Amino acid sequence: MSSASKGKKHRLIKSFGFAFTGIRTAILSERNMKIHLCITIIVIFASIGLSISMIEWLFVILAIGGMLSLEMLNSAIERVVDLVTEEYHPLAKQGKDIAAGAVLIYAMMSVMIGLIIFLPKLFHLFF
Ligand SMILES: Nc1ncnc2c1ncn2[C@@H]1O[C@H](COP(=O)(O)OP(=O)(O)OP(=O)(O)O)[C@@H](O)[C@H]1O
Repeated sequence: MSSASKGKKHRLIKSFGFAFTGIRTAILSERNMKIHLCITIIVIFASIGLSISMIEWLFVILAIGGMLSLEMLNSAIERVVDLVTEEYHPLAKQGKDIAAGAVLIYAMMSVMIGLIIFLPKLFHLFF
């Protein structure tokens, strides 16, 4: 292997390392991430327990993955805004509020997906 491609591989491994550090930091420092992870575990167990279909799994995976990723992006935006200014600034407020709004939209979509998939199954189970 040439030293150029060795260097590229090393950089790639380092980037993965940074990404995993980011995930770890978000989980350890963000309360919302801990809540999302708890919900994720419950949803995965419910999905297995209720034997959801392949297509339903795809939607569940999209909802979970999208939610966790978006929550992390929101946290990243909050940190960058705090880095730029600790003073009150209307643009800082807009930046944080818009990012929070994006999370809220995806969370509502995820809840809708969850209701569509799980409600009929739970109804069948109990009635
Ligand atoms: N520098 C600032 N200038 C103006 N408004 C700000 C600023 N920092 C925060 N805010 C406002 O205060 C709200 C709360 O900010 P904060 O940084 O505590 O985020 P949060 O939404 O509470 O985050 P968390 O997810 O950590 O609970 C923001 O959504 C924004 O409306």
